[in-house]
Amino acid sequence: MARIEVEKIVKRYDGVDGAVSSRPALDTVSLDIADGETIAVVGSSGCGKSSLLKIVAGLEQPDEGVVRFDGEDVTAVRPQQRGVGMVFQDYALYPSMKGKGNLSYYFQVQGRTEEEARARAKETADRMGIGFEQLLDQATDTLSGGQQQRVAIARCIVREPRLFLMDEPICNLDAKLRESTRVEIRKLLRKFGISTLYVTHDQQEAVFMGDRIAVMRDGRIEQVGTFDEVYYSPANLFVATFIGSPPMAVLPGIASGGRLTVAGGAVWPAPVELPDGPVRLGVRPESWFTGRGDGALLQVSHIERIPTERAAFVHGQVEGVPVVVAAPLNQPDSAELRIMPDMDRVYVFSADDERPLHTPGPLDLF
Ligand SMILES: Nc1ncnc2c1ncn2[C@@H]1O[C@H](COP(=O)(O)OP(=O)(O)OP(=O)(O)O)[C@@H](O)[C@H]1O
Repeated sequence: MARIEVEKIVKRYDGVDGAVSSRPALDTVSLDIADGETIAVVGSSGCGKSSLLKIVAGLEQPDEGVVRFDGEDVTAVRPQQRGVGMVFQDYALYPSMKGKGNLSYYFQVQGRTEEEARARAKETADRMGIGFEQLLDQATDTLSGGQQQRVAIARCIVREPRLFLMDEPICNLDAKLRESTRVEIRKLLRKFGISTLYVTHDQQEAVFMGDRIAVMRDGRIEQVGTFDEVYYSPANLFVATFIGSPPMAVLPGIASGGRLTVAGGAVWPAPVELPDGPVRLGVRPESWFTGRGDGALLQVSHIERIPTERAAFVHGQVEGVPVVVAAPLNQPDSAELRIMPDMDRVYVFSADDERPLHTPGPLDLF
């Protein structure tokens, strides 16, 4: 286990013609992982998640910046010497070997006795929990994707890594298996308490896996925080719309004299004192009231009913802006709906630079 510090990392790759790309893949990225903490790194394709992971692993060298493990500068240390366990989307197990062989191979390569290798594999299997030992007697190419991923994790754990690096470990699994495997991985991470960097493009997975979430865009980290921090106090409009599913609606508006006039002409009280001028009003699906006379007019496109949640999402547009409204499961079908935000739960952003002018802060659930 270790505390990991990534400080002001810059990484540029050579372009197709050999010229160094003008836009760095990582642009002054800093991140701290506390001992035993899981940080989920999330962002769209190409934002630099894998590059960050590879630099922490030592598989890529940064152009600038430092990586430290427990205060020690490891930037120039080779990957094999960093004590890092890596789990990727393609399981990279040795296919002809049984699970057991995959666990003990490392010790054999290191010239340890067969007895020790067997003992360490057994100990890890016990720690992995019920049913795991049976998997080890099967050839890995006969295991399901989820089972192979568990063996891949065990293969890392057996080496007692200081840090886990996971790059989209479950994205190749079908939806049902993804759900159960992510629960399993999360349990294992909590149980072993190994510091982990977990990369995913799926914000719901990031929220589920991470003690904290690092939201990336175009080679930069936009915000690092707990779910409550990134959801209720986002650093900017990008983070606000990236985290949350379905996403927040963003309506252009004008603040004036303590009131907000939004697209379609609805006038609502401003949630706080705002400078007069154009703003953007952010409203999450759960923060709309329906059927209010002073509301904006939602042109409904379709209703998505989710029986397990006893809820529905009404999808539509207000003056061309996509809006999703959480409603009861028995929400009647209609072509239009009057909607009004709970003004205590809205977000207001600067119209110029995405900065938050007001965020609602965490919900008081209890
Ligand atoms: N070896 C490389 N050579 C040149 N460019 C690269 C190389 N690896 C990554 N890049 C570029 O660097 C940027 C960041 O890539 P990276 O793979 O880190 O992003 P990512 O967020 O992990 O994307 P994805 O989710 O699609 O895997 C991209 O523009 C990518 O094309």
